[in-house]
Amino acid sequence: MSKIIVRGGQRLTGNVRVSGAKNAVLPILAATLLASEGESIIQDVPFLDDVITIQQVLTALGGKLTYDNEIMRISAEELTSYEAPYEWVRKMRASFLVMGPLLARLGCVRISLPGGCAIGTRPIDQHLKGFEAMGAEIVLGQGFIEARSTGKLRGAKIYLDYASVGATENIMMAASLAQGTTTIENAAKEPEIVDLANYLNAMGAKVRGAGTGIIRIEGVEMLKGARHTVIPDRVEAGTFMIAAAITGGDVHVEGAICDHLTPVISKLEEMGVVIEETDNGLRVTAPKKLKSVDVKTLPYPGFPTDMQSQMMALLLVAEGTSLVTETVFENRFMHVEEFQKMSAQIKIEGRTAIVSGSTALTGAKVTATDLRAGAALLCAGLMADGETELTGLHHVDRGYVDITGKLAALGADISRVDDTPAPAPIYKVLEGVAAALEEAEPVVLAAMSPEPAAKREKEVPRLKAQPTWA
Ligand SMILES: CC(=O)N[C@H]1[C@@H](OP(=O)(O)OP(=O)(O)OC[C@H]2O[C@@H](n3ccc(=O)[nH]c3=O)[C@H](O)[C@@H]2O)O[C@H](CO)[C@@H](O)[C@@H]1O
Ligand SMILES: C=C(OP(=O)(O)O)C(=O)O
Repeated sequence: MSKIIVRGGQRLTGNVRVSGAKNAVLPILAATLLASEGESIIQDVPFLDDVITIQQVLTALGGKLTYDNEIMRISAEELTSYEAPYEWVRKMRASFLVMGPLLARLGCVRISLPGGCAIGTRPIDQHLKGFEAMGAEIVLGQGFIEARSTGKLRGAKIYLDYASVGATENIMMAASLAQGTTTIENAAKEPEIVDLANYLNAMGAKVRGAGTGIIRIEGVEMLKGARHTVIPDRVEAGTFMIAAAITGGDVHVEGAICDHLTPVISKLEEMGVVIEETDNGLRVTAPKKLKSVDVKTLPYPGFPTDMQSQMMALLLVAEGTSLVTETVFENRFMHVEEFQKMSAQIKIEGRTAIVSGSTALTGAKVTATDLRAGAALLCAGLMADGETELTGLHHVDRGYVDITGKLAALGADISRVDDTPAPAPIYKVLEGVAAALEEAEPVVLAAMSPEPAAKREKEVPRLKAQPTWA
């Protein structure tokens, strides 16, 4: 089993470079499917397992890709399938973001239900509500969703019951090729939404208001590939800020954008951490003693749920008791049990964790229960007495580029032991699967349909380019 071993007690100092944002690059790569002409060149694409997964999805749909030196070139001129394969959608929830682009571009899509994951049930009702309002017919069955539209999608006024990041993105992408104007009310305001809107606009879309609660998208006839640089990952930046603070360190987080990190900066400052904006990032210096604070996760610009567990690690060593309330996901306290193995005293009452501070953390064998939990346990390990052994690295590899190497470069006593060799061989496996997919049988949309196959098949809009197997 692969593991990361960290021995606590080293003060972190130096410079760490933040990679491109996972949560920005995934929707942007999905959006490349909207371009019926030209190549997209996406820069600062982080080398993450999630990126490899979406790369496989795009390839299975007929996209032509190269990925080298953090630059991905994608041509989606000739799509060959309207089915997002189960093995990839199951692996990563964000694969579901290809639904909007495929529906808008091809008029039909078949995609497996992304399903719940450990942090919550994560329904997709708001995505589907948006597509239906735009005229799509949606059929659910046997773990799959099929959607189709007769002719183009139509612009609509869509009020989201919750400011869902994914639903806002999926609807924004679909609306870019719809007929007429779409208004998304109670839209998510995350920086990743703005980054996606910027890429769509570079492709020729007309998206206005991204970053506010009301987004207007005037549909256009067609979109072309475009060049775009992904924003730096605010969650990775925040994680290194916590790692610096927990060790009383002095770290420059290169690439971090202060505006994107306002709630994290504010809370750290309340605790006594000093944060200074620099020309190309921010500098974190921390005193030995920190004060407790209460934290409540909320949609942006509230405190991000993706920083909740890392913040909890820091609160464990602050003086006093802190309340951490999770309002975004209903099951995002699984790391509490792991922290308890490291001598933490935390009590959960409903959606609030009561965190006792001034903990003398002790090293232990712990498991990453989700991506951010893994990072949080590493942060705790940096301050723990003795050795902490973290497993469950498949979660961490989804969203952090070489976290072990980056922490080691800052002075942490940390190393990774891989059971199965890391990146290059994984590529080989994926290449094999991609080759197998190319050989795969064509999708029979009619199989899902309650109507006679012949009638249904006639209604399925034809792909612009015929599948290679046709
Ligand atoms: C790839 C990506 O960008 N992932 C991020 C995205 O996930 P994701 O886009 O899945 O998160 P959402 O904003 O959609 O989910 C937030 C809440 O809304 C609920 N909901 C969502 C959609 C829906 O149709 N119905 C519904 O009830 C979810 O169950 C959850 O409780 O935003 C989350 C919230 O900031 C982050 O934690 C994830 O890191
Ligand atoms: C929950 C997260 O990601 P995802 O939505 O991809 O599961 C995350 O990045 O912390």
